[in-house]
Amino acid sequence: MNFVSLPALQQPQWPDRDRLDAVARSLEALPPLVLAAECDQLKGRLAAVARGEAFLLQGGDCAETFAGSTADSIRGKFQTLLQMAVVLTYAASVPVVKIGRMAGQFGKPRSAATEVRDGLELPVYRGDAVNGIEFTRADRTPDPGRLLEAYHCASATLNLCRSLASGGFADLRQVHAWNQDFVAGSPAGQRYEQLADDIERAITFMHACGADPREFRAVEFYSSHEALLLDYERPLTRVDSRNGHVYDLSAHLLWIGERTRDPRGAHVEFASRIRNPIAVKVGPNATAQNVLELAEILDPDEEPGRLTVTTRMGARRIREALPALVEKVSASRAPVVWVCDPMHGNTVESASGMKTRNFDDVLDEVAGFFEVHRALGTHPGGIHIEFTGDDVTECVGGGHRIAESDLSYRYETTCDPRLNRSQSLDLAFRVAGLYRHHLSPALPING
Ligand SMILES: O=C[C@H](O)[C@H](O)COP(=O)(O)O
Ligand SMILES: C=C(OP(=O)(O)O)C(=O)O
Repeated sequence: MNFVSLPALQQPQWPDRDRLDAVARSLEALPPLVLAAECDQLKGRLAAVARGEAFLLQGGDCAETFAGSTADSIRGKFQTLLQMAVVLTYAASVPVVKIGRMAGQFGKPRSAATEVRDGLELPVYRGDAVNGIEFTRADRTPDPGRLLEAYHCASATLNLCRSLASGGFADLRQVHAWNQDFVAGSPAGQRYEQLADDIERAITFMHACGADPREFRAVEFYSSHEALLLDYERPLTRVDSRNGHVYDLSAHLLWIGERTRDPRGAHVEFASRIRNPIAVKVGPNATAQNVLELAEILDPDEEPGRLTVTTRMGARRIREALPALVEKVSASRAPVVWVCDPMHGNTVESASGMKTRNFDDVLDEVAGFFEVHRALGTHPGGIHIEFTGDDVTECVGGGHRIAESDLSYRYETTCDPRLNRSQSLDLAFRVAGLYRHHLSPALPING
């Protein structure tokens, strides 16, 4: 299906067009990864977020890798998302819509097209779906065959996530078990244990009152990634036999990045033609007019749950840059979901030249997001973060007070720094406090 005519930014320079065409045909022949009906269901859940009745938790890797598509790594991310969701649901008393940045996040937009080391210039790493991270000409040359490998890794990831979501692992009665490998040394893990005790008591109480324990057995989990590589997204775009509508069935939700959100570019054109829920990332230089124009193109029917605006302003800019957007877009009555990505506006370089993010900046941006929405009477709809279930040392600060000098200890990301599990849980507790305070300002933010 080829319905994109406008220029596309951030696309790889594939050296072999015939091979690319063959890969596209293979992808077209493969089964979809998700169902259109599931995308509609997610849209319904996001409509509840837009109405202020639920909260979105979206997160996962900055860049998934083929080598990292292992059971342990996938389970670790799923478990972290689950624990964060439980903290938010219980401590903030709000239904949480859970979306993984998983099962397709294999392509990355980059600031520069090439990288130079010791005088040698090679294409920049654009994610495992495009090229390899090793600094060799062979690895860095884009290979269309990687799109197929991305599909198979996404398929395996989603398969495991679906099993984890419904096969007993996510049963709320396992709330303690999710923490077992983690609790001892981590302040956030210990705090989580207390919360798990409370939940266990509440479940026992409800059971005693006659509630059906099967109610707690499964969770709804949705997948998402940036719809960046159009050579991957197009062949996975299908016509729904129920109604003839077009969906990109590579994931439930697709987002458009800050670098490719030009209303006259191919990514927005593509997203305007599919019926999935769509998110668009918006940085500190976006004007209300930019967002309104995107809303008009992407959600002309003002369908609740269709459009999420994910702001990533940076802690220092959010309080000045966000209010005008929220005010004007709300006045237009476009029913958008407002989400805060506190990662992408807070990337800094450490003294040793590594990309990092300070946990306090992440927290401060989320706090600013809540302050702005509180002042305007609008709903702070959710957070979008980059995390992993592993004990990496990529972001500084948090409960374990990771210092810049610790970064090299376990710095494993192939692109941007992620929160580790402890920092993610810590963030969930802080967000729950902010949410409670948002609803009842008499309650303390850190309670
Ligand atoms: O994840 C976001 C972008 O892909 C990333 O920040 C780009 O990084 P770069 O500026 O090193 O290219
Ligand atoms: C590239 C990303 O973000 P942004 O478009 O906001 O820079 C991302 O989320 O991976």
